[in-house]
Amino acid sequence: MPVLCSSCGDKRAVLKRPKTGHSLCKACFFWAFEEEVHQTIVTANLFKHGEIVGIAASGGKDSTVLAHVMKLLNERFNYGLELMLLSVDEGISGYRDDSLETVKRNQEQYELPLKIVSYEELYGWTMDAIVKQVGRKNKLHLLRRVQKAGARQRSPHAKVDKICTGHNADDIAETVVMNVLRGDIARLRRCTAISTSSEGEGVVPRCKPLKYAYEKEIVLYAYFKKLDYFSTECIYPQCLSWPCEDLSEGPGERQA
Ligand SMILES: Nc1ncnc2c1ncn2[C@@H]1O[C@H](COP(=O)(O)OP(=O)(O)OP(=O)(O)O)[C@@H](O)[C@H]1O
Repeated sequence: MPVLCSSCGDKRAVLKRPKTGHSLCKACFFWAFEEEVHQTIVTANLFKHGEIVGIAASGGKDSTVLAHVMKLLNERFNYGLELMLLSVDEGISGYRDDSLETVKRNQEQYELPLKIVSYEELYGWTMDAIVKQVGRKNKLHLLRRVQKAGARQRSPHAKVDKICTGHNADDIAETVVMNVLRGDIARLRRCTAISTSSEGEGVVPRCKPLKYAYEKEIVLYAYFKKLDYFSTECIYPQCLSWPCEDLSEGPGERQA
């Protein structure tokens, strides 16, 4: 006997929601997922009508789902936002060049403007060149510095009021655990914030509309919506994860 959707009681359930355990059909899962992101946005007052919002787009599942859902909610609930995709090309051949091809396709699929800024253009260094110069052993410290500079400086180039990233509940849980292990109390508090608190000069505020979305549900959403995303692991995995916390203040560098 097929299991019926516990929400509509009408259609056949296609999944058991990792977050609630409910068996849902596709349409009810889409609705529940989108509604929860909408509630996150409204409750935390993430955006104001008329703002230009850059969606940090890596081509991966999280930011692809974010772009899809932001576009959909902006239209459904009339947020009045001007959305655009923002990508950073760190200069990693065989990885970022391929993922940026996905972002370019997303740009057409979602009919959103796309701005790509490159490390080479910003700092005169590609990630490949840094690794070549300092070697894999010493790269983490230097790369963190470049990323930190990037987190501060990438925004003015795109002239947006806000940037949203695809960080999800799992990313935040992971960062909490890392900060507990490091005993970094200040960062522990900041890393769970949905928006960056300190807004220094020239620093565009960032926020995380998928803060309460489970990674498993993001994957299910992308799968059932047949979204076009890039899923290969980066060749510099420890270095490239975008920090999920506010880097604009606080204690020193992360240690590798
Ligand atoms: N090169 C990039 N250009 C623009 N935004 C990026 C880039 N890399 C990461 N981001 C942003 O930072 C978020 C976290 O990235 P990270 O690589 O740490 O996690 P992820 O789980 O692999 O994300 P995704 O599935 O979107 O690639 C992404 O969801 C995206 O919004």
